[in-house]
Amino acid sequence: MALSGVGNDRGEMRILENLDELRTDLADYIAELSEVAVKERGVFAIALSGGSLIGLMGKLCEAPYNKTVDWGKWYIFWADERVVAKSHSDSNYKLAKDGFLSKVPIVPGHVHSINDSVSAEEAADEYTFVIRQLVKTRMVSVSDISDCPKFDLILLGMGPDGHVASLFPNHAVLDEQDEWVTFITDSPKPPPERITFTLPVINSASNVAIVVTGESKAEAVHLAIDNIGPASPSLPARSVQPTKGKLVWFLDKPAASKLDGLQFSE
Ligand SMILES: O=C(O)[C@H](O)[C@@H](O)[C@H](O)[C@H](O)COP(=O)(O)O
Repeated sequence: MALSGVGNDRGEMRILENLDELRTDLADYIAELSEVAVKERGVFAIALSGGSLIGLMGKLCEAPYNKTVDWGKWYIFWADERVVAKSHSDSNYKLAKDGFLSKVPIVPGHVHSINDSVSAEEAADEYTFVIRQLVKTRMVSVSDISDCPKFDLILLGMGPDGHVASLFPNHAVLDEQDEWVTFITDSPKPPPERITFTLPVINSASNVAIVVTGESKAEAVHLAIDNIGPASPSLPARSVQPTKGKLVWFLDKPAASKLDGLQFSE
């Protein structure tokens, strides 16, 4: 059963009893957004991250979703990617392909992964170009308040340090306002070279979900969601504030355990 926390302007919180319920709720949420986007726009543009997120999306590969979702209309992107070969165990593409994309009938030409044979800087530039072409044909929508792409859904995980995508605390990429996709070569979480959507792109999405599980992230969840004083450290996840879109947090109970004023009602 889903539990609800005290709402604030940090988005909707869905706190699930256990990982199995979280997986089901997440699959329902993604399937519903896909249905709405396909009805409204004829396509569904979704950006994935790496980490535990892909495993938590696993129910989408099972009944009923594997049959009911309109997979042919999905366009897949990565909110961040490690600059390694696609066959490397660190590749977010490989993680998603092995754990998800190979198990559902997504059109191979709709899967937009990075060029893994160039530098991080070139990979970010090329990825921007790819997205720009798809914005032109409106496979990816465009924000009406910035010139940014408006993805139907951006899925993010969060690290114990509060990073999302490859936007790490105190890193200059957090201030990037002009680029859609940028690169880093000094990621504190290995591997060091990555490309990442910038905050303006994340915050232009129609929907952003941050999926966080486990007690090791409870403090970061508290700092990212609760109304903390000005002296508290600012976390990248706290800067995820869709301008017109909707932010939803998917949390298990251990990850939610340090939230202020949480009232569990079953
Ligand atoms: O490529 C990456 O490293 C990710 O995209 C990263 O942002 C990830 O989502 C978080 O680190 C959470 O990862 P976990 O859920 O595995 O802790």
